[in-house]
Amino acid sequence: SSPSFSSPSFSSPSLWRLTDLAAQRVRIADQVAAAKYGTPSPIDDPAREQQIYDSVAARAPQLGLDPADAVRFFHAQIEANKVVQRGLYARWDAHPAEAPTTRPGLGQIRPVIDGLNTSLLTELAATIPVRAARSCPAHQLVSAAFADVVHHFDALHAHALGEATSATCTAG
Ligand SMILES: C=C(O[C@@H]1C=C(C(=O)O)C=C[C@H]1O)C(=O)O
Repeated sequence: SSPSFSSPSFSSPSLWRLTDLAAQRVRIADQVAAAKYGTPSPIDDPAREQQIYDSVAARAPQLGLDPADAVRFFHAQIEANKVVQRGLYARWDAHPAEAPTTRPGLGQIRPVIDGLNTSLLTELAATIPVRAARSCPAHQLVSAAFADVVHHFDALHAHALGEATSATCTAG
């Protein structure tokens, strides 16, 4: 189960939910990698990615979001997910004993990702002002560092979360 805090006083309250959701999305890449490893399913699925971008762009205006801004954010989420998948493949190739012994179905995982995408989109809309603020990069760094601790992230997942949150701030 995934830890979740609504408003830690020692992190930026307004970017915390968004960052925690991005961390949950980074974390689920472990299951995606386990579903694909040793199968013909490639890490990159451009058709599935395009579906996500189209859905995000279509839903953005009614949330008051610029479609291009929303798509840019989701591009970072998807690249981060693939960073984890590639990192785990390399780890499992080098250390087969660490490879997963059960293979979850992608069909069970993708609906969870869809749910995270919807929550991320909602939170993206809720954070428009803070994401445009000059203080955003500092707040985002603090929130991501906190999420690394909360989620017990190793270097691979922390790096991926850094990539996922690199598109949060819209100023500058
Ligand atoms: C997560 C998956 O792997 C990749 C990453 C995706 C994502 O982060 O949403 C989507 C498609 C794939 O390129 C998947 O295939 O579902």
